[in-house]
Amino acid sequence: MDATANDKKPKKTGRQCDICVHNRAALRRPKTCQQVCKECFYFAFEEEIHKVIIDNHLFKPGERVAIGASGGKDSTVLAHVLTELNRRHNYGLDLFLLSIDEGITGYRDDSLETVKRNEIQYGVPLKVVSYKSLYGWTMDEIVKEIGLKNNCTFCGVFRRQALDRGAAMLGVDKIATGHNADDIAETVLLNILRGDIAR
Ligand SMILES: Nc1ncnc2c1ncn2[C@@H]1O[C@H](COP(=O)(O)OP(=O)(O)OP(=O)(O)O)[C@@H](O)[C@H]1O
Repeated sequence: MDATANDKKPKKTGRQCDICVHNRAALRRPKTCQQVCKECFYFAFEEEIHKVIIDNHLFKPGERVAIGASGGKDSTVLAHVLTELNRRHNYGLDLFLLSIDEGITGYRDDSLETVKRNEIQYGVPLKVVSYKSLYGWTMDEIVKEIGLKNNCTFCGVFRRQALDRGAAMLGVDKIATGHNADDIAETVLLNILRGDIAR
Protein backbone atom coordinates (compact mmCIF):
# COMPACT_ATOMS: atom_id res chain seq x y z
CA MET A 1 0.00 0.00 0.00
CA ASP A 2 1.46 3.40 -0.92
CA ALA A 3 1.85 6.17 1.62
CA THR A 4 -0.81 8.41 0.01
CA ALA A 5 -3.60 5.78 0.24
CA ASN A 6 -2.63 5.03 3.84
CA ASP A 7 -2.84 8.72 4.78
CA LYS A 8 -6.46 8.84 3.59
CA LYS A 9 -7.58 6.10 6.05
CA PRO A 10 -9.44 7.48 9.10
CA LYS A 11 -7.25 7.24 12.17
CA LYS A 12 -8.54 5.05 15.01
CA THR A 13 -8.37 7.59 17.79
CA GLY A 14 -10.98 6.07 20.16
CA ARG A 15 -13.12 8.41 22.16
CA GLN A 16 -13.93 8.75 25.82
CA CYS A 17 -17.41 8.18 27.17
CA ASP A 18 -19.36 11.48 27.27
CA ILE A 19 -20.84 10.55 30.67
CA CYS A 20 -18.03 9.15 32.85
CA VAL A 21 -15.25 10.79 30.78
CA HIS A 22 -13.09 7.82 31.72
CA ASN A 23 -13.88 4.62 29.82
CA ARG A 24 -13.61 4.24 26.05
CA ALA A 25 -16.98 4.91 24.34
CA ALA A 26 -18.54 1.73 22.94
CA LEU A 27 -21.53 3.16 21.10
CA ARG A 28 -23.29 6.33 20.01
CA ARG A 29 -26.86 6.63 21.27
CA PRO A 30 -29.15 7.72 18.41
CA LYS A 31 -31.56 9.18 20.99
CA THR A 32 -29.09 11.58 22.65
CA CYS A 33 -26.18 11.52 20.16
CA GLN A 34 -23.92 10.82 23.17
CA GLN A 35 -20.92 8.50 22.81
CA VAL A 36 -21.09 6.23 25.83
CA CYS A 37 -19.28 3.26 27.35
CA LYS A 38 -21.07 -0.02 28.07
CA GLU A 39 -21.51 0.62 31.80
CA CYS A 40 -22.90 4.15 31.36
CA PHE A 41 -25.23 2.95 28.60
CA TYR A 42 -26.71 0.22 30.85
CA PHE A 43 -27.13 2.66 33.73
CA ALA A 44 -28.72 5.42 31.58
CA PHE A 45 -31.06 2.90 29.90
CA GLU A 46 -32.19 1.48 33.27
CA GLU A 47 -32.70 4.93 34.82
CA GLU A 48 -34.79 6.06 31.82
CA ILE A 49 -37.08 3.09 32.45
CA HIS A 50 -37.18 4.00 36.15
CA LYS A 51 -38.30 7.52 35.20
CA VAL A 52 -41.13 6.15 33.02
CA ILE A 53 -42.22 3.85 35.88
CA ILE A 54 -42.23 6.72 38.41
CA ASP A 55 -43.74 9.39 36.13
CA ASN A 56 -46.59 7.07 35.16
CA HIS A 57 -47.14 5.57 38.64
CA LEU A 58 -46.87 2.08 37.13
CA PHE A 59 -46.39 0.19 40.41
CA LYS A 60 -47.34 0.44 44.07
CA PRO A 61 -45.27 -1.00 46.95
CA GLY A 62 -46.30 -4.55 47.82
CA GLU A 63 -47.76 -5.33 44.40
CA ARG A 64 -47.29 -8.75 42.83
CA VAL A 65 -46.06 -8.44 39.24
CA ALA A 66 -45.65 -11.22 36.68
CA ILE A 67 -43.04 -10.71 33.98
CA GLY A 68 -44.20 -12.34 30.73
CA ALA A 69 -41.03 -14.29 30.01
CA SER A 70 -40.68 -15.87 26.57
CA GLY A 71 -36.93 -16.45 26.79
CA GLY A 72 -36.41 -13.98 23.93
CA LYS A 73 -34.20 -10.90 24.15
CA ASP A 74 -36.90 -8.34 24.96
CA SER A 75 -38.44 -10.14 27.92
CA THR A 76 -35.01 -11.24 29.17
CA VAL A 77 -33.93 -7.57 29.23
CA LEU A 78 -37.25 -6.73 30.93
CA ALA A 79 -36.64 -9.37 33.63
CA HIS A 80 -33.13 -8.03 34.21
CA VAL A 81 -34.18 -4.36 34.36
CA LEU A 82 -37.23 -4.90 36.60
CA THR A 83 -35.35 -7.03 39.12
CA GLU A 84 -32.46 -4.53 39.12
CA LEU A 85 -34.71 -1.44 39.56
CA ASN A 86 -36.84 -3.20 42.19
CA ARG A 87 -33.65 -3.73 44.19
CA ARG A 88 -31.96 -0.39 43.45
CA HIS A 89 -35.00 1.81 44.09
CA ASN A 90 -36.81 -0.35 46.68
CA TYR A 91 -40.08 -0.61 44.72
CA GLY A 92 -41.15 -3.37 47.13
CA LEU A 93 -42.55 -5.54 44.30
CA ASP A 94 -43.05 -9.30 44.46
CA LEU A 95 -41.81 -10.39 41.04
CA PHE A 96 -42.58 -13.64 39.19
CA LEU A 97 -41.58 -15.01 35.81
CA LEU A 98 -44.59 -16.30 33.86
CA SER A 99 -43.92 -18.38 30.75
CA ILE A 100 -46.44 -19.77 28.33
CA ASP A 101 -45.40 -23.02 26.71
CA GLU A 102 -47.30 -23.14 23.44
CA GLY A 103 -45.97 -26.62 22.69
CA ILE A 104 -43.90 -25.75 19.61
CA THR A 105 -41.12 -28.31 19.33
CA GLY A 106 -37.67 -26.90 18.61
CA TYR A 107 -38.75 -23.36 19.42
CA ARG A 108 -40.39 -22.79 22.80
CA ASP A 109 -38.74 -25.78 24.46
CA ASP A 110 -35.36 -24.15 23.69
CA SER A 111 -36.33 -20.67 24.93
CA LEU A 112 -37.87 -22.11 28.11
CA GLU A 113 -34.38 -23.30 29.00
CA THR A 114 -33.31 -19.62 28.96
CA VAL A 115 -36.19 -18.71 31.28
CA LYS A 116 -35.21 -21.51 33.68
CA ARG A 117 -31.68 -20.05 33.77
CA ASN A 118 -33.17 -16.56 34.43
CA GLU A 119 -35.13 -17.97 37.39
CA ILE A 120 -31.84 -18.93 39.04
CA GLN A 121 -29.89 -15.86 37.84
CA TYR A 122 -32.43 -13.29 39.08
CA GLY A 123 -33.82 -15.29 42.00
CA VAL A 124 -37.38 -14.78 40.75
CA PRO A 125 -39.82 -17.74 40.93
CA LEU A 126 -40.97 -19.15 37.58
CA LYS A 127 -44.43 -20.43 36.63
CA VAL A 128 -44.82 -22.24 33.31
CA VAL A 129 -48.36 -22.63 31.93
CA SER A 130 -48.81 -24.80 28.86
CA TYR A 131 -51.45 -24.75 26.11
CA LYS A 132 -51.70 -28.51 26.64
CA SER A 133 -52.71 -28.10 30.29
CA LEU A 134 -55.10 -25.20 29.60
CA TYR A 135 -56.68 -26.21 26.29
CA GLY A 136 -55.79 -29.90 25.89
CA TRP A 137 -53.85 -29.14 22.67
CA THR A 138 -50.26 -28.18 21.92
CA MET A 139 -49.63 -25.71 19.08
CA ASP A 140 -47.97 -28.55 17.13
CA GLU A 141 -51.20 -30.57 17.40
CA ILE A 142 -53.31 -27.56 16.38
CA VAL A 143 -51.12 -27.02 13.28
CA LYS A 144 -51.56 -30.70 12.35
CA GLU A 145 -55.35 -30.12 12.34
CA ILE A 146 -55.66 -26.65 10.79
CA GLY A 147 -52.42 -26.35 8.80
CA LEU A 148 -50.08 -23.38 8.84
CA LYS A 149 -52.56 -20.80 7.52
CA ASN A 150 -53.77 -18.44 10.30
CA ASN A 151 -52.02 -20.50 13.00
CA CYS A 152 -50.28 -17.33 14.30
CA THR A 153 -53.69 -15.74 14.92
CA PHE A 154 -54.82 -18.74 16.99
CA CYS A 155 -51.53 -18.79 18.85
CA GLY A 156 -51.66 -15.05 19.68
CA VAL A 157 -55.22 -15.24 21.02
CA PHE A 158 -54.46 -18.37 23.06
CA ARG A 159 -51.25 -16.80 24.43
CA ARG A 160 -52.99 -13.65 25.67
CA GLN A 161 -55.61 -15.75 27.43
CA ALA A 162 -52.94 -18.09 28.82
CA LEU A 163 -51.05 -15.08 30.25
CA ASP A 164 -54.27 -13.90 31.95
CA ARG A 165 -54.94 -17.36 33.36
CA GLY A 166 -51.34 -17.76 34.53
CA ALA A 167 -51.57 -14.33 36.20
CA ALA A 168 -54.76 -15.43 38.00
CA MET A 169 -53.03 -18.63 39.18
CA LEU A 170 -50.15 -16.56 40.59
CA GLY A 171 -52.55 -14.02 42.12
CA VAL A 172 -50.62 -11.11 40.61
CA ASP A 173 -51.87 -7.53 40.26
CA LYS A 174 -50.09 -6.76 37.00
CA ILE A 175 -48.34 -8.37 34.02
CA ALA A 176 -45.28 -6.68 32.50
CA THR A 177 -44.40 -7.60 28.91
CA GLY A 178 -41.42 -6.74 26.73
CA HIS A 179 -43.44 -5.12 23.93
CA ASN A 180 -41.46 -2.30 22.37
CA ALA A 181 -41.69 0.37 19.65
CA ASP A 182 -40.84 -2.20 16.93
CA ASP A 183 -43.82 -4.33 18.00
CA ILE A 184 -46.12 -1.28 17.82
CA ALA A 185 -44.80 -0.38 14.35
CA GLU A 186 -45.32 -4.01 13.25
CA THR A 187 -48.94 -3.98 14.50
CA VAL A 188 -49.70 -0.70 12.71
CA LEU A 189 -48.17 -1.95 9.43
CA LEU A 190 -49.99 -5.30 9.61
CA ASN A 191 -53.33 -3.55 10.24
CA ILE A 192 -52.73 -1.28 7.24
CA LEU A 193 -51.76 -4.25 5.02
CA ARG A 194 -54.96 -6.03 6.09
CA GLY A 195 -56.93 -2.91 5.11
CA ASP A 196 -57.93 -2.29 8.72
CA ILE A 197 -56.97 1.41 8.73
CA ALA A 198 -59.31 2.38 11.62
CA ARG A 199 -57.40 0.18 14.06
N1 LIG B 1 -44.54 -17.64 25.48
C1 LIG B 1 -44.56 -16.52 26.19
N2 LIG B 1 -44.60 -16.58 27.53
C2 LIG B 1 -44.63 -15.45 28.29
N3 LIG B 1 -44.62 -14.21 27.77
C3 LIG B 1 -44.57 -14.10 26.43
C4 LIG B 1 -44.54 -15.23 25.57
N4 LIG B 1 -44.48 -14.79 24.30
C5 LIG B 1 -44.49 -13.46 24.35
N5 LIG B 1 -44.53 -13.02 25.63
C6 LIG B 1 -44.51 -11.62 26.12
O1 LIG B 1 -44.95 -10.75 25.09
C7 LIG B 1 -43.88 -9.86 24.69
C8 LIG B 1 -43.91 -9.62 23.19
O2 LIG B 1 -43.85 -10.86 22.55
P1 LIG B 1 -43.41 -11.06 21.04
O3 LIG B 1 -43.92 -12.38 20.61
O4 LIG B 1 -43.75 -9.84 20.27
O5 LIG B 1 -41.88 -11.29 21.15
P2 LIG B 1 -40.61 -10.35 21.05
O6 LIG B 1 -40.96 -8.91 20.78
O7 LIG B 1 -39.66 -11.04 20.17
O8 LIG B 1 -40.14 -10.43 22.57
P3 LIG B 1 -39.09 -11.46 23.18
O9 LIG B 1 -37.75 -11.05 22.59
O10 LIG B 1 -39.19 -11.25 24.65
O11 LIG B 1 -39.53 -12.85 22.75
C9 LIG B 1 -42.61 -10.57 25.16
O12 LIG B 1 -41.55 -9.66 25.37
C10 LIG B 1 -43.07 -11.22 26.45
O13 LIG B 1 -43.08 -10.31 27.54
